[in-house]
Amino acid sequence: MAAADSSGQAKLIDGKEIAATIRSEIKVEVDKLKEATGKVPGLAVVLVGTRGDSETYVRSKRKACEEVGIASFDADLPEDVSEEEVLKVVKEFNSNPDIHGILVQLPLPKHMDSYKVTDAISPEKDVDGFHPANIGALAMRDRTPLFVPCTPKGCLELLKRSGIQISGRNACIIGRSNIVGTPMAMLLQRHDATVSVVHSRTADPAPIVSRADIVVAAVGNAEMVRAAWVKPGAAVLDVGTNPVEDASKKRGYRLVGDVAFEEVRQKAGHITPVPGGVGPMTIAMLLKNCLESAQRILQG
Ligand SMILES: Nc1nc(=O)c2c([nH]1)NC[C@@H]1CN(c3ccc(C(=O)N[C@@H](CCC(=O)O)C(=O)O)cc3)C=[N+]21
Ligand SMILES: [Mg+2]
Repeated sequence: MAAADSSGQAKLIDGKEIAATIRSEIKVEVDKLKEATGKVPGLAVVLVGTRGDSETYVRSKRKACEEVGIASFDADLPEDVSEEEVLKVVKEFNSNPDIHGILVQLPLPKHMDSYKVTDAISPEKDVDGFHPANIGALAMRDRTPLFVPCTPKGCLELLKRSGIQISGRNACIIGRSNIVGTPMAMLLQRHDATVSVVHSRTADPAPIVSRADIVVAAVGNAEMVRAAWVKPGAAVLDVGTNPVEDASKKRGYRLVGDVAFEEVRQKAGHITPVPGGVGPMTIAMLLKNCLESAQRILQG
C-alpha cells in the first residue's frame, strides 16, 4: 500500500497480501515434500461445540490447508463431550503417522481443563506452540522451541517483511495472554528488543506505551489504543478482532481492532489494519508450522 507520505500517514502493513505470498511459498514446499516422500503434511483440528467465531476460524484454517495441499483431519465434537473423550481423540491423533500437526480450538467449554487437553498434544505435533515444553524453550536463551505460537510468529514475520528493525528497540506488548501477549514478549526479547508488557493492572500504561518503537496490541478491547499513547513513527501491530454490531453487514457485525485505527495511522510509521492484518498471518503461520513439522518428521 501507499508509502508513509508527507501528510503523516503510516504505511499500511498488508497482512492479507503478505499471508498470500507466504501461502504460495508453502505450497511450493508441500509439493517438494510430496515429490521427495510421497506424503503430504496433515493437520488435525479439534473443534468442541458450536461457537460462531470458533467455527469461522476453523473453517478458514481447513480451507487454507486445502489450498496449499495440506491434508486436514477433523474432529467436531459436541459441546457436552467429556474431557476424557477429547483426550482420547488427541491421543489418537498423536499416534496417527499421517498427522504432523494437532490444534485444539480454544476456548474449550468451561467443564474442561484446557491445560490438561493442550498438554496432551505431543510437543512434536504442537503446531499452536502452546505445550509447556515449547513455551518453556521459547523462554530460554540458546534453546529452540519446536513450534512458536502462530500469532506472535505472524507478527514477527510482518515486522521482518516490512523492514522494521527489532534489535535494540523498545517494544511494548499490551496484554499478557498465554497465546499472544506472553509469547510475543518472549519472541521480541529473543530478537534483542527491550520489551515491556502492560496489562489490566498496569497503573499507568500511557508513558510505557509511548516509549515503544514497536507496539503489539493484544487485549481484546475495541479501539483502546489511542494516538496519544503512540510514539511518532512507531510500528503498531493490532491483534484484536472485536465484533461490533453493524446492521449494514451481512453477519450483523464488523470487526474492529484494539487500536483506534483512523487516529493512530496519522501518527504511527507502520500500522496493520483489522481485518486484513495479523489475522491472515496467524493462519499462514499455522500452515508453516504444520509444513515444518512434516518436514522434520518425514525428512529429519
Ligand atoms: N488453538 C487455537 N489457536 C488459535 O490460533 C486460535 C484459537 N485457538 N482460538 C481463537 C484465536 C483467534 N484466531 C484467529 C485466527 C484468524 C483470524 C483471522 O483470519 N481474521 C481475519 C478476519 C476474519 C473474519 O472476517 O471473521 C482478519 O483479521 O483479517 C482471527 C483470529 C486464532 N486463534
Ligand atoms: Mg476452562
